[in-house]
Formats: sequence, structure tokens, C-alpha cells
Amino acid sequence: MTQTRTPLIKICGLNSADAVDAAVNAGADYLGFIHFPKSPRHLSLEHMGALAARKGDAKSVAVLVDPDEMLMGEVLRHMRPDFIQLHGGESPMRCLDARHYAEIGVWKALGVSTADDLQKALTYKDHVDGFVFDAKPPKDADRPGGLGEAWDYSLLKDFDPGQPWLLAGGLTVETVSEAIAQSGAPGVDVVSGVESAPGVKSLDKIKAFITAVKAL
Ligand SMILES: O=C(O)c1ccccc1NCC(=O)[C@H](O)[C@H](O)COP(=O)(O)O
Repeated sequence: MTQTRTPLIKICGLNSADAVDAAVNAGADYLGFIHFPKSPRHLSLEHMGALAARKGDAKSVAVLVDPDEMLMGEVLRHMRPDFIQLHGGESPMRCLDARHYAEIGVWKALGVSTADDLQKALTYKDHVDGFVFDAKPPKDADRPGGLGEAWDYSLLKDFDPGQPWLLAGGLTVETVSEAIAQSGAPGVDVVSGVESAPGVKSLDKIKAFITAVKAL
């Protein structure tokens, strides 16, 4: 896929009003809010709602891991997200159920380490509204994302998953340009690369990352 427009930008794991405002003011397209207790970026539903209300022109994304309908209902009620990102082991049918239940766009995050992993995306394409292609987490990881691990982004070159998608996994202001060139990504998603420590967002890194991508 040839890059013809400014890549879309999702700043994820936002957990303070200052960080949300920095992302919005710098021009992020998507703001990710994580509800997963083992994550250092975990937010209560009330906090997700309060932060998402600061989204301005950006779209809000609720990042959930294998949520049941009760949790999804609570997230919809508290946060009213524009999208739900399913970042666990959800099957294609489970994604479709979530889409019907939530009546908003559903993205599936998939860990990739081989070309075979990408073929899996094709089994989801009619059941979701978009993808996040991320590093495959190690088996003993305590969370399925936000690990800051880079991977072979060139696996995505010329791959068409049939839905819009974002590239994620170990991106930083230093690596994002080359990662987009290698993958042809139409958009990028970052957590660790805009933090000074796990769960501690750096306003300077958020601004620098967004500025670098917008300059491409
Ligand atoms: O970031 C987390 O802690 C997290 C926990 C559980 C599920 C998903 C999580 N992150 C979601 C993302 O979409 C991240 O942007 C993606 O995994 C890339 O993270 P990073 O490599 O740290 O930039």
C-alpha cells in the first residue's frame, strides 16, 4: 500500500487530563483508554468517562481484554466511546457479537510475529471495523499489549486486511518514520513510546511523536 496521506495517530493508555489535552492539542486522531486491571494504564470506568469527555475533535477508543457484555455495557454507559478495541483472545464471532451489542465500531488487536499470523486477520475482516497489528506478547506476559516491543513491521508490506488498520508495537519518535516506510501503515498506535516509565505519560514525548508523524 502506498502512503498517500498523513498517517492517522492513536495515543493510547492515556491516564491524566494533562496527557489527554496534550494529545488533543497536538492533533491526535484517536485517544485510547485502557480498562484492564493488570495494566499500569488501567482506569476505572468513571475515570475513563471523565478523560474521554476531553476528546475534542479526536475519537475515543475503549481498550478492553475479553470483556463480557456486562462490562461492555458499563463501559458504554460511563464513557460513550467512539470505538471499542478488543485486545484479548476474542474470536471473530465474539467480535461480531460485540459489534451488534455495542452498536459502535469494533477493532480487533492481533499480535503478529509471522506471515501466518496475518492470515488470521482475514478470518476477522467481515466481523470488525478495523485492526491494530501489534507485537505478539510473550506467553508469560501479564498483559497482551503496551509492552514496548518492536517487531518485523515489513511483514505488513502489501498486506490488505480488508479493513482500516493501525500499526502498533514498540513505536517511538525515533522509529515511527521507518516503521511506516517498512509496513505501509495508514496509521500508528503508541503507548510505551510516549511514556517516561510504564503508565507515566510524557507530555513532551506525546507532542514530539505526533509532530514527527504529521511531518511525514
Ligand atoms: O498498554 C497496555 O497496558 C495494554 C494492556 C492491555 C491491553 C492493551 C494494552 N495496550 C493497547 C495498545 O493498543 C498499545 O498501543 C499497543 O499494544 C502498543 O503498545 P506499545 O508497544 O507499548 O507502544
